[in-house]
Amino acid sequence: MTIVFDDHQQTTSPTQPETLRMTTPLIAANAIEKSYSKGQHKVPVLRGAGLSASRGEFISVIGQSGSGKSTLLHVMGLLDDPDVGEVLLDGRRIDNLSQSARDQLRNHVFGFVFQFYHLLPELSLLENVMTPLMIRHSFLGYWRQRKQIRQQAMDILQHVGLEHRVKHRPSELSGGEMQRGAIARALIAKPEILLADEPTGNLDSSTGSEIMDTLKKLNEDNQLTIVMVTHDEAVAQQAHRIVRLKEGRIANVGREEAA
Ligand SMILES: Nc1ncnc2c1ncn2[C@@H]1O[C@H](COP(=O)(O)OP(=O)(O)OP(=O)(O)O)[C@@H](O)[C@H]1O
Repeated sequence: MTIVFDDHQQTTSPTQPETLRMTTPLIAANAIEKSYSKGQHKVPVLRGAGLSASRGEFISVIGQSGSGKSTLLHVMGLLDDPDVGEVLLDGRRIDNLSQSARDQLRNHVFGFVFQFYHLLPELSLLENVMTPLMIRHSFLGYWRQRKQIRQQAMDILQHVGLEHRVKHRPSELSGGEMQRGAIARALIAKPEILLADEPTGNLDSSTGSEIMDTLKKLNEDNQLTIVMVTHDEAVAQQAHRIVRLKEGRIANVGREEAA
């Protein structure tokens, strides 16, 4: 088995903040292999891919359709199990923990943003953003803390520039507003790592730029670690570092190589 480590000393770019260089990765997926069954055949999707991010780093993962980008992101966020390989959080292995421990990590450490927002249509934007904490607390716990949770949701919505839309339902929002709402919902549980799967994939380029501005602001202001999958070179270029995936393997890493 070839272990493909994503070596920070070799892959840092001039645009990467000095503080990020040569630090232990906050999150790392090492030597990941993953296959899916197709009838009687096993189709390999990831063939020893490795990916890591330091605290406060913003990395993008780019590659052709079917190269395994989403699968790698899902493995990293404990949404999917690798067949082979390991996922480390702050240097400690997390993919082999119990189901409940992984559920806890998934809910507390990771925030997820997807291409198609997945906001609940019958709830207002504010209620959508409050939902993760409503689910996390018991009914009584939520009832006791509802004012605090509401204020937290309002603060985050203000941070992503949606304070004027809090009472709107998703159908009354633009695509960019829905995605910023989905980002706010991912952030209310105060994740350390935001995993974004094609966050601009459903948006026109100018709205996509707004979403990238929002993500970059969160990364810069809050030191939020972001791993973003995209198929768009221009979007990928805005991260500190680009990881290129080809047929389930890391093809190359580094900002300059995607130009
Ligand atoms: N749950 C699944 N069951 C079976 N096959 C799957 C599953 N998830 C992904 N695949 C297959 O694995 C391959 C890689 O999928 P993945 O979504 O990771 O690629 P991707 O690079 O993100 O592609 P895209 O850019 O099109 O989203 C694809 O051929 C896909 O059909």
